[in-house]
Amino acid sequence: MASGAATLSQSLPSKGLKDEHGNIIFDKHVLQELEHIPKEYYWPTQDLVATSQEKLNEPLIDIGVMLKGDEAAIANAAELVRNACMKHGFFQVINHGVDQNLITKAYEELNYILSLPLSKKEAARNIPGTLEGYSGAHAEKYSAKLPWKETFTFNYNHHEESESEVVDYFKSTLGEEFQQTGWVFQAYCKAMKQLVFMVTELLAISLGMDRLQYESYFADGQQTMRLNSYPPCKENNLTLGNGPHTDPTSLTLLHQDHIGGLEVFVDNKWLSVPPRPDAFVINLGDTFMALTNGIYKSCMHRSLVNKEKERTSLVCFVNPRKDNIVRPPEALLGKDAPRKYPDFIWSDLLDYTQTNHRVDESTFESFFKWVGSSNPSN
Ligand SMILES: C=C1C[C@]23C[C@H]1CC[C@H]2[C@]1(C)CCC[C@@](C)(C(=O)O)[C@H]1[C@@H]3C(=O)O
Ligand SMILES: O=C(O)CCC(=O)C(=O)O
Ligand SMILES: [Fe+2]
Repeated sequence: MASGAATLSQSLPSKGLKDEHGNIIFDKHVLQELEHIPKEYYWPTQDLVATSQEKLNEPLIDIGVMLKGDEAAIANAAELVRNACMKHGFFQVINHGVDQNLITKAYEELNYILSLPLSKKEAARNIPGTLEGYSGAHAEKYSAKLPWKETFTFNYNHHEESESEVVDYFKSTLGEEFQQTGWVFQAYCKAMKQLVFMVTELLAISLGMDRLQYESYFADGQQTMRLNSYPPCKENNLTLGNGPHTDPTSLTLLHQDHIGGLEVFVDNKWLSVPPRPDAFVINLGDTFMALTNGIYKSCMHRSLVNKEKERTSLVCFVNPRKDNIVRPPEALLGKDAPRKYPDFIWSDLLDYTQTNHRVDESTFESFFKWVGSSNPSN
């Protein structure tokens, strides 16, 4: 019998890959040593289309101009944002005001949480139908095209009372000893909220609207904060950290580490987004596209997996209040601009992604077909 952990795990198909009930488990210490990965992690050829070797030419916006009252600089930034959002819904912001030490601490806590023993992480396992908690490759809800990642997800409400919401979540799901971790992410989410208001103000200006239009829309909204870890994979050409998709949410504020792997689909090509430690990626989601009556695009993106190195990212998904209606402001409508999407309630789309349709590159389209079919009167 050949020796070696990797060979041994392959010869005992379930060792370290499935639990005693035959359920798939994402044990990165086993998976990252495998010469050949389980078929459940394979993605279709069309999703694995080779990268173009080109970089996305997205604008790098000095969002700090929003605090200086320099209207000429704001107008210039708004024009850059408008052009990018009309084309692919993706830009990056610098001078964002988020303390770099806080970002560093957030990565330290991400690595601490996602390096815990599997049994500890499983204690906070995600309940299918919800977003919160720990997930290894979403094996709790999918059985094929499993993303090569593990995640830890929690919520942060924008209303003022949520001063310890994140801390309470970490203590209740992982234990009292995770209070410090909770405070780091409580502070991080608070910092994200300030960035959200700067970005939404610039987006409103870029659309020629009242500059507080979207800020008030998200003022009582909610963030879904996700910690992503993408372990290395020896067959990284067969799997993906995230398959091609648009986020069904409104805005995504993402910080990626130095490894790289995020790609955006533009002009029929996958273009890479080289990491910038001093910047936050901002990508629009389906809901924000609807809020602009389709003027701005929801960003199609995917995440490649590295052959040798683990990659991590801190992702903040911004949403309106769950019962809020998604309807573009009147200022964007007119006889020359008929409604592109019917009104919907944000939680209806969210629930659709968690119960009826796995998020992919056509979530929004299938959502409206589903709404239409389930409400023939429409
Ligand atoms: C509303 C959401 C669904 C997902 C988390 C948030 C916003 C992004 C979505 C997701 C990350 C897009 C890629 C596929 C997905 C299934 C995942 O890999 O996590 C999506 C999330 C989800 O449906 O759980
Ligand atoms: O981490 C990344 O590369 C992107 C993450 C992402 O697209 C998501 O979680 O929706
Ligand atoms: Fe995404």
